[in-house]
Amino acid sequence: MTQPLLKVRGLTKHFAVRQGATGAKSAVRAVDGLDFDVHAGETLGLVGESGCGKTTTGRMLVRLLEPTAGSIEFQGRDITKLGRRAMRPLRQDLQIIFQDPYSSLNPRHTVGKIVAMPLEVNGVNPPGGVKARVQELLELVGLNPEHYNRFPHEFSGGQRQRIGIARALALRPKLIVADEPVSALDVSIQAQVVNLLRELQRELDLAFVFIAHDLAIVRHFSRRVAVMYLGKVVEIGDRADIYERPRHPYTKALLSAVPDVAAFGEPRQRIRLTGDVPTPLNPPSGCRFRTRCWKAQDVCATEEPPLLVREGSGQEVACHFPEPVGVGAEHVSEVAA
Ligand SMILES: Nc1ncnc2c1ncn2[C@@H]1O[C@H](COP(=O)(O)OP(=O)(O)OP(=O)(O)O)[C@@H](O)[C@H]1O
Repeated sequence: MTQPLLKVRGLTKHFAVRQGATGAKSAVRAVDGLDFDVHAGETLGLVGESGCGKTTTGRMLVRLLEPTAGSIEFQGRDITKLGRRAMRPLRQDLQIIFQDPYSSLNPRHTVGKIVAMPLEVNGVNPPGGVKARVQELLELVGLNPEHYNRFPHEFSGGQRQRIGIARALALRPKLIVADEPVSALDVSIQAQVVNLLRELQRELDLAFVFIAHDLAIVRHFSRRVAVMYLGKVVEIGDRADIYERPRHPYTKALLSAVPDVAAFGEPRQRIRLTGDVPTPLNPPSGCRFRTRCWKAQDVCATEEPPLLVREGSGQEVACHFPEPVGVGAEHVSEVAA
């Protein structure tokens, strides 16, 4: 296997907060020790419920947030602690697309200025000039190149997200972190934007970390998938393993809630998780999912399960009692009942 483009080890982010009337210091353990690789040209999908740490992870990868611990290597170079100046050349290779195409574009700037901004900030002078490069980028993302003088409000939501994508592509990056890039868009537009990302990926050999809570969209776009729960990866592997042979009870529960992506078990039954997601201020001991897991036993409270490949399937799973391969969702819900 070639060297990964991105190598993440033990990545952690704790936010310091003050609580209650006394203002006692404590820490939100938003991301708590992630390990994963992304290879050139591939997509890793990051999925999980709201608050599990996806956005925090994405922002650390492009160094918009400082990690509390762990390391991020990009093309074999440790970039975890690079200062602003040292990061500058790397900004060309590492870009981010934000969720909200309304707030992420400056309403007072023309589209031309918005898309040209990364070129200007990084002092890049494209051979044919900035305007020609901007027009080329607009065309690449399916927008009219003659519209470079228009303002964001003159575009629809889907078109604005295309502007955000053109801006992210301006410096010919190798990796794009796409943080919920379509969830603010109409369902009818979502497929168009995802298809655009796929075409661009093929054309430009881009790698993506694709963050989404929508499992159907992640399946469509990602070769590999990591499932997060309360700041941890609970299962990671190839798309087919995750979607067709899920081993972690949490993955199974998530998939069972999306009938059209659950390829296992007939008839499909929804696994209803009881209880709320615990707070990352005080996560459960041992396995963090145990408070909502129908299989939990004493060991789950005392020992944190390592993320390991288990016999029978290719993905890594962090569970003391992984689901056997080939057991459908209906069996699981019987156990849960
Ligand atoms: N600046 C901050 N200070 C304190 N806590 C924070 C901060 N940013 C995020 N958090 C907390 O960290 C946890 C992870 O948040 P994050 O936004 O990364 O989750 P997410 O999976 O992206 O959720 P969503 O899909 O809702 O965006 C949440 O409990 C959140 O409240």
